[in-house]
Amino acid sequence: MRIRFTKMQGAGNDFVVLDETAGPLGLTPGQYRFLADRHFGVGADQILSVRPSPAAGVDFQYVIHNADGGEVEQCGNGARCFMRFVRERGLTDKDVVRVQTLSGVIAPRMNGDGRVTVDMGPPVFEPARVPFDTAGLDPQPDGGWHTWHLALSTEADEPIVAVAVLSMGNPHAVQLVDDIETAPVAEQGPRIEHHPRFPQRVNAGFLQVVDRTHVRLRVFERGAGETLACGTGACAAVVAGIRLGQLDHRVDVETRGGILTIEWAGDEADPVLMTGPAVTVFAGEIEVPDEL
Ligand SMILES: N[C@H](CCC[C@H](N)C(=O)O)C(=O)O
Repeated sequence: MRIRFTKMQGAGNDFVVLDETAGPLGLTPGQYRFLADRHFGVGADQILSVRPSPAAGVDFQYVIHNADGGEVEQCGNGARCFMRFVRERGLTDKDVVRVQTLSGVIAPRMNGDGRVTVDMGPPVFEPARVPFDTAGLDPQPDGGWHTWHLALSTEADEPIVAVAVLSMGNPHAVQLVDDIETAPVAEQGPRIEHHPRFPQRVNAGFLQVVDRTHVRLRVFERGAGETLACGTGACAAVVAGIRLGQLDHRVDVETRGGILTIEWAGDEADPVLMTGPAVTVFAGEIEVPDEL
């Protein structure tokens, strides 16, 4: 099957974007993995599908697959690229669109300076909705909220990591570190991602607080590994930092791929707003093997 695609990136988190407004391509998980493959395919952290509105009051549907081929609920950097994509292809002339995702409706807005602001909706803290299995585990008070102490294995000398756990539509476990450059992302990331207390796996964030309005962040993403930036991860990290009493309500998040600005007023029902870049890199065509 020969398909057209657009390669995009948001703070270095990169995507293959597919225009499926004329109908779904019907790709398999293996074909998504092929498109994401950096040697045999196009190469991307996620594959984003743009589909027609599923309901009144919503402009588009947004379907997200990780590089491992699995469909997921939400992608923040992808949402900004989604907005640039539908504007550049003339699929809409609106400055704000409402987009249905697996985890609900989000509202990206194209700003005059070319950056995109996305209303990502409110965070979710209830463990069962993350989902996070807290059986036999007690929350550990921390700065007016709490963290959970996760044993990374049954070995006695294995580290216990204190994580803040929440969902931005997708699951996140955020730990505070002194310096992201020396944080054990490669070593602990996969173990946290696959920890048995996260039945849907989890995105593992490593957050360094520089001051109350500036943080540095690395994320080992579920289904993709460490990425240069994670939009929902930045949202989750700032919300966690605010709840732990360490951050103000508007924070610049320095990622390896660029700066994201996150705002959250602080009540559970308040939406999280994420602002950042969205760049079209190139468009192309590729022959996708049928048998994958
Ligand atoms: N790896 C994530 C999906 C992509 C999120 C990230 N690329 C973002 O910008 O939010 C997950 O499995 O939940």
